[in-house]
Amino acid sequence: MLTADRAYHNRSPLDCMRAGAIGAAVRGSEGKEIRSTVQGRVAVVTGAGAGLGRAYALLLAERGAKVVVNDLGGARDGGGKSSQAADKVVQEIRSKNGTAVADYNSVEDGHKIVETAVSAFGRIDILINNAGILRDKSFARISDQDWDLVHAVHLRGAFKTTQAAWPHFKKQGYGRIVMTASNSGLLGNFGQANYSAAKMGLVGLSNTLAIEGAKGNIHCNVIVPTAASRLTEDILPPEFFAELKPELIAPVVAWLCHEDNTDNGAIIESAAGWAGKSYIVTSQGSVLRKRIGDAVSIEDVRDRWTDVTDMSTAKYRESIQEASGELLNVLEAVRDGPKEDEISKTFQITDKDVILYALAVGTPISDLHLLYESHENFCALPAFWINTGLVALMESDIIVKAIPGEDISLANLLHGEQYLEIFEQPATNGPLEVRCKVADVLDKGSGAVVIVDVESYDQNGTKVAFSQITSFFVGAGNFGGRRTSPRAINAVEVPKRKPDATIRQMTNPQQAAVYRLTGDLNPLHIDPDFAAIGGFAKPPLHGLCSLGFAVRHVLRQYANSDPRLFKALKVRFTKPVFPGETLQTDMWQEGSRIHFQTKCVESNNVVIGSNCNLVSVENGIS
Ligand SMILES: CCCCCCC[C@@H](O)CC(=O)SCCNC(=O)CCNC(=O)[C@H](O)C(C)(C)COP(=O)(O)OP(=O)(O)OC[C@H]1O[C@@H](n2cnc3c(N)ncnc32)[C@H](O)[C@@H]1OP(=O)(O)O
Repeated sequence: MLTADRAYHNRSPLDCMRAGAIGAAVRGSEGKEIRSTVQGRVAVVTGAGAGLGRAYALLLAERGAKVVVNDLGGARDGGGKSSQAADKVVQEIRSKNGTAVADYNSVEDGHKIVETAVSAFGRIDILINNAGILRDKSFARISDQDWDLVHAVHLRGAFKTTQAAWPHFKKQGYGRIVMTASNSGLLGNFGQANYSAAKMGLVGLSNTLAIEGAKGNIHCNVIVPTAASRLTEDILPPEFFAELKPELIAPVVAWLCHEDNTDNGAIIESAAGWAGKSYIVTSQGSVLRKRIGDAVSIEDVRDRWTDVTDMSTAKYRESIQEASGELLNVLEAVRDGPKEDEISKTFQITDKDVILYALAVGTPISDLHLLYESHENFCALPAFWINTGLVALMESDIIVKAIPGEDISLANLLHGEQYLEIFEQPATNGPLEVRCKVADVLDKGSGAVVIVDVESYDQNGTKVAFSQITSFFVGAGNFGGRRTSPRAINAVEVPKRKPDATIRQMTNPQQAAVYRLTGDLNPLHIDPDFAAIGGFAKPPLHGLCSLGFAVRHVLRQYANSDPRLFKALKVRFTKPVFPGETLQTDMWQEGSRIHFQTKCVESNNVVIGSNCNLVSVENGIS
């Protein structure tokens, strides 16, 4: 059975189209009304004479809050003063039977604003720091005054009001603060250097207040609004401007002020009836030196710059302690010195990778659970989980370094053997860390064999899979090394009797061209000249591609094509397969172990010799 929308349960089609973005269209009346939203709470809204502040004040009052409508009544650039703006909003609130008082103080005199709340209503519960001015000028033209004034209102103003409200919040064990930042701060904006800096300052202020207030039930969050307001009217195009109603943002801010909202230290962006969360992420980065005593040269930085700036596995750190902890791990690693035979890499697995792999190993459309991310049984084919380790190895030089002697050509690198064991089904979406370590190097005469153990960990640090990748370097043997290894996991012979079952499937001539898109970009499989250096008349198919076909055949025959019944396998790639050739998988069942052997029909060569363990579970192996 298919679920209509597995991954994006309860979200609108538009949300689903935003796949991956953290956010949601804000739905007006769909949800049950929150009865106690802010009833009886005392809220101070600065800059509430117009625009966003006014919308916040009106909504909070409508939901039963007692509101201090603060507005200095100044112009957009901070000049002038008037009581009219605040008075008008207070009248509006009162005309709807709401409770409000006006306050005309500058936010720089924050204590006076808070005093207004306390003397009118006896307390303060909510503080929305919304007041702001603009003094836009390109950086070269910004005067000290332009800088100081913008900072005084936005950053110092928020500091002063919050400083005055803080003791009240602490005493009563409750407080909700909203800081107003801007995409000008998060992303920068031409002509707004002063404003951008102040807005980012508010993010920093909120981050720390969230930490310091947490124990006392004081939450501080940031709203990043894009609204039609005095500040934006001549900046945004008119048709866009019309859709940026402050009323569409007010509920988001009201929810941030609500006692049921547990967010603290969040940055919430909102505009045009949409809201989303922003945060700062950091790349996995790269250690720039080998040992603890080493200096770091500019060349070290240059050589590792790709890894330093690779954001594909970037992550959010919850706290400064987490960031420091990671630093300690780095120091630990550097102290232990380099491990020339070890690497680790984190991949960001997506449903798309899983589906592409399934397609690249000939999965028919009838196996929808391998091809459709919204299928209730959607999962990856077992051999998919080998791919990450193989790609990590292909990108590193640990295998080449492990072989004695120079002149190792990658054209002579063949996938020799493969072991895989899955402990827990890894998630099809999310980070997967692979840790690869050279286990042994063998001298097979005609070639050198490098055995690499690969452990895969999910985002919780759980070891979900183990694989052993054995590569065969043709012509790199005879270096006087050992021939066998206690570390090698060996395949067993298939039974002598006739196979219990057989499945045939033709690969197509583009098979390698498609398969390489799953990650193994080895030119051996696509470039005839490169393949010729390795002694091939044409590019051979990836070993893992043939294996993907074979494992699917076994699952189809014995496990209703359910990869979750798979436990482990060991194979040897005995002969190459070429795209377009037909694979025939012969299978023998012995309890929950299925032996299989795959032949190339055209050449009659055994191309994969192996055994495969399937876990026997209820309704499992037939
Ligand atoms: C960096 C990431 C790592 C992984 C990278 C993979 C990247 C991919 O892009 C590459 C690929 O997918 S290549 C395609 C898939 N692989 C193949 O087609 C290889 C097929 N196998 C062969 O051609 C031969 O077995 C051949 C050529 C391998 C060996 O044949 P011979 O030289 O004739 O060897 P033989 O005389 O039969 O045996 C000599 C000793 O070697 C052992 N041996 C044989 N085949 C082996 C194999 N496939 N793997 C491991 N060991 C193997 C034999 O057992 C023998 O040793 P001993 O005498 O000790 O038993």
